[in-house]
Amino acid sequence: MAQDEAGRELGRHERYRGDYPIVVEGLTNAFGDQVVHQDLDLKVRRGEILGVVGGSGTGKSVLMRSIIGLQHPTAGDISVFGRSTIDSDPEVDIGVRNRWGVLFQGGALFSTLTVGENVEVPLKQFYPDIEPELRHEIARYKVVLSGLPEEAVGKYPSELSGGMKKRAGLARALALDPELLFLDEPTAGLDPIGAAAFDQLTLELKETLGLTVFLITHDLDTLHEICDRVAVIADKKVIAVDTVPNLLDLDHEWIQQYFNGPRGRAALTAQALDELRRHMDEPVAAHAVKALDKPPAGKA
Ligand SMILES: Nc1ncnc2c1ncn2[C@@H]1O[C@H](COP(=O)(O)OP(=O)(O)OP(=O)(O)O)[C@@H](O)[C@H]1O
Repeated sequence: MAQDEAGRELGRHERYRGDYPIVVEGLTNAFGDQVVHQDLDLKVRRGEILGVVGGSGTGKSVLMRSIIGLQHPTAGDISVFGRSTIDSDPEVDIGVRNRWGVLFQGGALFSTLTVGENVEVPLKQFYPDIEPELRHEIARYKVVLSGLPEEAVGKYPSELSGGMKKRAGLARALALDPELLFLDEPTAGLDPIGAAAFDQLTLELKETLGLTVFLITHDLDTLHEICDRVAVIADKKVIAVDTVPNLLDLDHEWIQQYFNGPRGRAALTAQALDELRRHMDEPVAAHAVKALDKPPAGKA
């Protein structure tokens, strides 16, 4: 069972009220001689979207897998909803695991099951006594909540576009009404319009369902648009956790290259333009949008 900060066990329908639903302390992960994390610390605040960034192979997915218990760390401790997930009893763990949902890279849907059946998998696992009719109804609701048309319930993953597959994976992640949502590169492989739509969906779900979101991404637009804070993994640790504007002030080579490189600056300009467009009734904003929207001299 999950626990509140005083160590009291939470009832099945009671929400976690502590400040930090995820606390990682002194985490070390090694594969043979390869040390991926060394003494890594991270605290995720309740109700935030935390972006997790870092170069390829810095261990973002390994960190997520460690938190959800799929990767046994070499050392350190991880608490989710106030309860250590390291070496805990799988039976007792159910009270923690049914409070999170995970969207893996690529969706990880079962190809032989329809979208609706995929969403029903965790429902069957955690609530085996639910009547099939009610289970179908819950699955249908989650599919629609994830922005898919109702007809998608009966489709197989192979019949869906990349964006629809992500939404179907999200519907499954939401099956158990989680308080915590893990997203591993949700916008990878989507076109910019599909990616922006998925970002907005994530933000709406966070706000309406009161979710805490752990979001691994390389997508600078996602970081600027929807993340409350961003954790940067480098040198086997979380070297900074802060808002994007505050990270921009840090004098760290990778952070500067990432956020202040050409793609980082383009994402920043796009966000500034969006912000200005919300104030078009003010002449100074309208003027700035007009000037910034113009292509640079010499370019068509
Ligand atoms: N089960 C495993 N056995 C051996 N090595 C592993 C295992 N899982 C991950 N690794 C290694 O750990 C390192 C970190 O992998 P991880 O997938 O977490 O990186 P990442 O930051 O998510 O990268 P990317 O941005 O490319 O997805 C990689 O070098 C990977 O090869």
